Amino acid sequence: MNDLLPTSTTREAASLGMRLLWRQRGLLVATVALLLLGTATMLLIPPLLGAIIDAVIAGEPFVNILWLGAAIAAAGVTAAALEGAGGILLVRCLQRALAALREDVFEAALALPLRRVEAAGDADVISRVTNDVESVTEAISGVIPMCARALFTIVLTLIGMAVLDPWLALAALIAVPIQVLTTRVFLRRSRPLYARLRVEEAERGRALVEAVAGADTVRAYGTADEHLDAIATASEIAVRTQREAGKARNIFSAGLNGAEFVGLAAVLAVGFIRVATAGLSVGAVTAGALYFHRLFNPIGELLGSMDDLQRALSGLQRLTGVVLSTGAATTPDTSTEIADGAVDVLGVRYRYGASATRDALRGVDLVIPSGATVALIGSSGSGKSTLARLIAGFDEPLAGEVRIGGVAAHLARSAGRPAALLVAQETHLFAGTVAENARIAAPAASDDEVTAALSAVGFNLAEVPGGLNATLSASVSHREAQQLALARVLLADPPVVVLDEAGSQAGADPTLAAAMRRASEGRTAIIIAHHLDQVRGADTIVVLEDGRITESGAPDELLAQPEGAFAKLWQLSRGPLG
Ligand SMILES: Nc1ncnc2c1ncn2[C@@H]1O[C@H](COP(=O)(O)OP(=O)(O)OP(=O)(O)O)[C@@H](O)[C@H]1O
Repeated sequence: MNDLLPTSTTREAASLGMRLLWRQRGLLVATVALLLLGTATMLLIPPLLGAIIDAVIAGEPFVNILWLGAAIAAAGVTAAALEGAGGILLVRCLQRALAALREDVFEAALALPLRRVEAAGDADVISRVTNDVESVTEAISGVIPMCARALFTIVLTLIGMAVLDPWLALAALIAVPIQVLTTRVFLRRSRPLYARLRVEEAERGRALVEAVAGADTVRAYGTADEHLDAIATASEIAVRTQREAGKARNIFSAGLNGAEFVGLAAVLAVGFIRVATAGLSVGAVTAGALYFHRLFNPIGELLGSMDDLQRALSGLQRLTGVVLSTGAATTPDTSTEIADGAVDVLGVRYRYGASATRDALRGVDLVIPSGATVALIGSSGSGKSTLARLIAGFDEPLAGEVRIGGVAAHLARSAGRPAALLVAQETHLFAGTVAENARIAAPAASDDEVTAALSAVGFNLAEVPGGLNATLSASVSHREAQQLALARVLLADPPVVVLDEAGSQAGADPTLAAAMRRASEGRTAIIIAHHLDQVRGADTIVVLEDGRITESGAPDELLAQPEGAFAKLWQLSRGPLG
């Protein structure tokens, strides 16, 4: 089981929602005013209908009835126009809040420390920024406007009934305890059900993503059945919870129907008594009954949408969880411009996720002067990539510090961009053209600058049909991908570059070896070397073993110590190092 990202409390989620709405308070006030006016105008209709009934009973002239009819039509048209305008403003207001929410969540998801993402699993993060954003979006654009209208209608209708005859309003209130009880029972049952459902759906997603991502391994080891079983079990658990939630919804609807029946019966019975004993007109009682009838829909809609609101709330809680885990919503931007590319690694300890049993780095100290080239060597699993990722600012160490130009590596900036760029063995290329992929590093770079950077790393544009505007295909070679990554370094021009296995083929590929040297020129370079050819030009060689530095110094110094690890390697072979 992974360490899923946290889910916030209802209060934290509500406060995030309020903060988003507060940003458009002006629009919100205008919206509420229009909706209230519209609802109030619509409520003129039942008393006007009652007045027609009384006029007919009293035998008033036909023209009076016509006037009342015209007033009803005018009230209907005005109310529809006001409510329509209010509805449009409300959707605009909510859409803006939603856009801000989406931005906050995506920003927070991208800012999550890598360790946290790895511990939670990709599927958890993906399900939050897709499913949860979706469910909150649905609620915000559909349910909330409906709820707002329903709420206004209920409150104003009850006021209207009380003005007509307080006893009628009191009779209507008999439905309230039944509705409150039904809703409370439903909320108590459904809230944990929906929260559980989200977690179970994330688990199902994780099982699926794991099987698909590892399809080759699954096929090679014939473990498809085990994976299918795991997915089936996760699905079954989620479906069982969905069924439980459906049952809770049905009981809820039955309770609401019962409340409506009891309420209408009470209004009619009290109306009958009031006409007989208190001289209330038949028209007034009709208006009262129509008011109550008007409550059916909004109350049903409001309580019925509790279901969607619940789902949206648990989605919002999971989204707030993402925002709170990075602190993106509250922490001010503390990134700092640096003066030089000196790298200081001081007493660094690092571990992958809470479930890891040992540290990947166990107290590493390394001082690299600005502009120097350091080659990291060591056997597989010794911690080279981990150290490289910390220097590139992907994550913070568990203990100790990694500084660039005196600033914590994850906050260090040069010309507004991260101070250190990492070129990993696998380069991620986005769907798009050669130029678009190169410009990720420097969006404002001209075609000439992009062409110059590509040619400096040996990327031969002349051989690519379409040149800069050629669309990258899935079959782009490893060498071309590496060259694009190195060209990005030249375009971004960071003071520090970390080449993690970027040249694993460089020993056999002089073009890539030259491209790596070109990308390291004029900046501090940390190179994870897999071939002795790559360490020859380094100022310092650092040997890592089991998460610690066991040896470091200039190549000649280390070669002068025949018992040292580096000297032995040098004597033994000039083949792969680790
Ligand atoms: N994503 C991860 N999750 C958990 N443990 C990890 C992860 N990445 C690396 N490790 C562990 O951290 C330790 C250091 O790994 P690291 O990749 O830094 O070593 P390396 O020297 O770069 O190895 P290689 O040359 O094989 O890439 C190893 O024990 C490895 O198993």
